[in-house]
Amino acid sequence: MQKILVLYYSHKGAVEALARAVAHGIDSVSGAESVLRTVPRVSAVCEATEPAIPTSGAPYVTLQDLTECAGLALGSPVRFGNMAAPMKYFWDGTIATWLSGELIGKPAAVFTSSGSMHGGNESTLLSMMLPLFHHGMLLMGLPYSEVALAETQSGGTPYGASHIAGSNGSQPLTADEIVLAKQMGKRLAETALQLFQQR
Ligand SMILES: Cc1cc2nc3c(=O)[nH]c(=O)nc-3n(C[C@H](O)[C@H](O)[C@H](O)COP(=O)(O)O)c2cc1C
Repeated sequence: MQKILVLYYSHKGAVEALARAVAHGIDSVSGAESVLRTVPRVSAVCEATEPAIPTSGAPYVTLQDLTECAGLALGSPVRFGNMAAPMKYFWDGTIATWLSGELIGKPAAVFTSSGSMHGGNESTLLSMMLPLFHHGMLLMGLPYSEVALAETQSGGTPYGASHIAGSNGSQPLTADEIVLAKQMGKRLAETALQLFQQR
């Protein structure tokens, strides 16, 4: 069974909902299993710490999770058109993984949620790709053969799955957003299995 890491940060739950849809798509592929992980919040107050194990939701990611995965789906909310600081902070601490080249040649895909339609979905998706390129990962998007990509009235982009949560962040995922997130997970898992067999 090949593990596909679904690593996300979510403060209000929108990105977590998207992560679960991506995981659904991964788990629909025989031979692949999703592994959901998150990152702790960061604080400007150095003394403030989170418990080692989160009180709810997915466990915190470790560098071992990166070593063990055959592919990666990475999700973050839009924060001023960019990925959220806790996710950036995590990647800034992956120098040992980079030095050992453990992610080279593994496939990856990205997903996000924003408050507004044109509030930075695509720039955030692109920002999340940058550290993954440095790690040598093979970035995958969503092709327009996915009909929901042309029909969606909310989230979903060729750069990765996305969601528009609305100004108060409470809009549920639309049917098209769910389809695209699941398909992204499925395509990622299928590609990871094919690449793994060729090694
Ligand atoms: C500090 C901060 C910055 C944000 N920046 C943007 C932004 O640039 N564009 C946007 O559309 N939404 C922005 N939002 C809204 C969130 O991206 C949106 O509510 C998202 O769905 C939250 O995901 P979550 O529910 O997983 O935490 C921002 C929210 C916060 C708290």
